[in-house]
Amino acid sequence: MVLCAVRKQLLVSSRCGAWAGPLLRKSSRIHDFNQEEIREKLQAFPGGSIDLLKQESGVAVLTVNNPSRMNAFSGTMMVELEEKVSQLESWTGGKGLIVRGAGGTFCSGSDLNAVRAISNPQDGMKMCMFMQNTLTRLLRLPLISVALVEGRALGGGAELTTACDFRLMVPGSIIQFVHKHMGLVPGWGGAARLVHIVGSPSALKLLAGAVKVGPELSLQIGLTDGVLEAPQQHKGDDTGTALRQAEDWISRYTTGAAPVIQAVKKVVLSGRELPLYEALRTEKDVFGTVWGGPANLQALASKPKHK
Ligand SMILES: CC[C@@H](C(=O)O)C(=O)SCCNC(=O)CCNC(=O)[C@H](O)C(C)(C)COP(=O)(O)OP(=O)(O)OC[C@H]1O[C@@H](n2cnc3c(N)ncnc32)[C@H](O)[C@@H]1OP(=O)(O)O
Repeated sequence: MVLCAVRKQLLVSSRCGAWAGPLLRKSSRIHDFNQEEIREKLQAFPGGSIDLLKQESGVAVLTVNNPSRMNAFSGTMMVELEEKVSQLESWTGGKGLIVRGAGGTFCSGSDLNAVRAISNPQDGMKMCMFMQNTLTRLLRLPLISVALVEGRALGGGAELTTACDFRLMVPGSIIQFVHKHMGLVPGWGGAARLVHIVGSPSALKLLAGAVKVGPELSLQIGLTDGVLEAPQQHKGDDTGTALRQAEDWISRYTTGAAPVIQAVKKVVLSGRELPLYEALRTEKDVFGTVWGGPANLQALASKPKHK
């Protein structure tokens, strides 16, 4: 089904002769469901917020903000996340995204109060489809994304980390797919993405053992792309904070013109998600959007030497 949606989107893209936007638009979602009906249901569980800060640098910071509940996702936060992803999909100057939690911890999954209230299978499935679609769109943003894990990323919070291209952890932080302990499996797409990231044997161990993954193990199995230094607050500036360290880390990939960085993400995304034949067509289309573009002409005029 995912493939069908992607293929559909790509057909549109190649007909236009150019990349037509994110692979998965709202009109070609993975699941067909009444988004408005779910949105309304989720609005009944308020609390917290999802904050988006788009910066001049082209790197946005998305903060899961519900610290009194260890940044658990209330219903309104699920709705806000979808809205913020929509805003990022149309951010032409965007290059990167850092996803983090407020108050020194990442996210403890769904708000258990909401989960208890919608524990019937029908509502659970609807919430699952809503979050799967949102997180799929998050991963498919034409931005280079990184989850900054401080404190704990549990359950749905662990799943959220897999919806980013990269993960960074601070010392002492934990990623844990606690689903088995809750009598569940991931439903926000976290299992499928985890297999892509660490391979099926490691994914099986992490899910079946509900393993607490610290930075060292995480690096070993390829779940994490970097371990930051223990955050320190220096006198009068924020250079030692985890967020600043994450901004430094991501800058090596986001330096350059936005259309070029976005094009890089698009070709990698199509290579990851599409059969080779279709990925090659997409690569050609994306190439066409940057060939002869301002960054390309400027580079040619400067007679570069890549020493
Ligand atoms: C599994 C699938 C999935 C889904 O598909 O929906 C989910 O995500 S279900 C949720 C999975 N997450 C959990 O089960 C987390 C349970 N909580 C904990 O394990 C601990 O609270 C903690 C996160 C390890 C933090 O422990 P600690 O540092 O000791 O703090 P407290 O326990 O005192 O927590 C502070 C405060 O936060 C509330 N809290 C934490 N997580 C949640 C949550 N997911 N939903 C609602 N509330 C949460 C906790 O109850 C405390 O509140 P007060 O008791 O009112 O102070």
